Amino acid sequence: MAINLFKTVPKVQTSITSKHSTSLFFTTGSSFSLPSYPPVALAVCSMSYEKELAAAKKAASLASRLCQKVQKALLQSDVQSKSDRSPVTVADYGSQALVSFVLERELPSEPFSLVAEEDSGDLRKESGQETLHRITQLVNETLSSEGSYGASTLTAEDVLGAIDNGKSEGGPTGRHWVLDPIDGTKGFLRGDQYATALALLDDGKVVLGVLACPNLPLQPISSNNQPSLLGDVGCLFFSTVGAGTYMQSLTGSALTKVSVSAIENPEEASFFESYEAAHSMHDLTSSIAQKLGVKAPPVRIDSQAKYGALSRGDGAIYLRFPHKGYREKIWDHAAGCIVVTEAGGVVTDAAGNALDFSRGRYLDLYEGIIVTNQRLMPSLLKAVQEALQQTASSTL
Ligand SMILES: Nc1ncnc2c1ncn2[C@@H]1O[C@H](COP(=O)(O)O)[C@@H](OP(=O)(O)O)[C@H]1O
Ligand SMILES: [Mg+2]
Ligand SMILES: [Mg+2]
Ligand SMILES: [Mg+2]
Repeated sequence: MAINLFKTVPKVQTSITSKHSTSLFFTTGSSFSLPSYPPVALAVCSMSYEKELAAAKKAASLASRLCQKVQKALLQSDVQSKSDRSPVTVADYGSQALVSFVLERELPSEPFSLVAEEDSGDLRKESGQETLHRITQLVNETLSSEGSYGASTLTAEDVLGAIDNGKSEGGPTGRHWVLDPIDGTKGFLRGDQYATALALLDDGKVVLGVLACPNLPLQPISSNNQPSLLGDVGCLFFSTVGAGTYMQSLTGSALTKVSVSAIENPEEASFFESYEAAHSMHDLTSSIAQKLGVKAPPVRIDSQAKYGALSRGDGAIYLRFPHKGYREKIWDHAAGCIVVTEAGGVVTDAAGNALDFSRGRYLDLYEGIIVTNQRLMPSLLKAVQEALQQTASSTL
């Protein structure tokens, strides 16, 4: 039996297409301690990306504030269906517009290139005008609640422009921001996990990542947890290359350096995977886990919150095996990848190759994505290859 993690907000209706989503609350105040992780006084940032990290944290935090507001009051009219039939909400669009606006404002001396999931096509149509109006309102309300942009009021045209900044193709040279304004839109609509995921590529390598996970408990999650005992939610993970991974609450308190699980015995390990069987083959991952000797049931949650949870040692493995024909996008993994690797983990495809974020908007990889610590990776790779061979021979 799989563990399907806890509702953190009331269920919302999803039967009719509509829009809206996420945000982190990043206010100051409430203090609490996190005894499960070693506290540190200050995050050590790679000097060269300090400004970019501050801007990214601010952008993701504001985006999360918008998303939280929307998730709490989700209306049916707030969700639309994209041409690939995946859902998109006013919060996906609003989050993308906000992050784009904040990064440009905070880093005025840098060339701005953004590779992001959403585009403004549907919002420019007659049928999108009401939604566009709602997004513009949400973005302006969120900016004014933050207070540092004075009387900045964006027009609907500004919002469209900010969203369309995300059309960059990325690639192997120069700096490119990579954004998933709401990763796990289906989880967002269900009232479950979602994340705002922002990364920076520098000459094709991920050098910075921020993951805002408004519904992720601050306490560790695992197959054994009782959701009712998990307490406060809202985590912000961030990493810069060579400087480790840190987590703080979305209220800005309790900064801690995190590291992946040190488990070496697969019998003690638990693994994460997508809640949605359409996004990853649960039967294949179950066969991999069995071959490896994992005893615990899978922990199924949406979004890159899985990478965040893994980076602080909740569970030891993340397995993702999309169905044939699906191509992964860079914004679904860039931030999560650096958050886990800077916490001491390893992220590869099913052949053990590192993920290559330098080839544009898509990730080309072999079969699937596997994530674990350095000790477990060799036996995990062996189990993955055995399970894949078995599947291939059974379909001959
Ligand atoms: N058929 C498919 N196979 C694999 N991933 C898919 C998919 N359809 C959508 N996705 C991706 O899975 C992401 C969510 O991952 P997870 O299952 O870990 O929550 C989605 O991100 P968005 O919600 O940003 O669109 C989307 O990019
Ligand atoms: Mg999507
Ligand atoms: Mg996504
Ligand atoms: Mg998304």
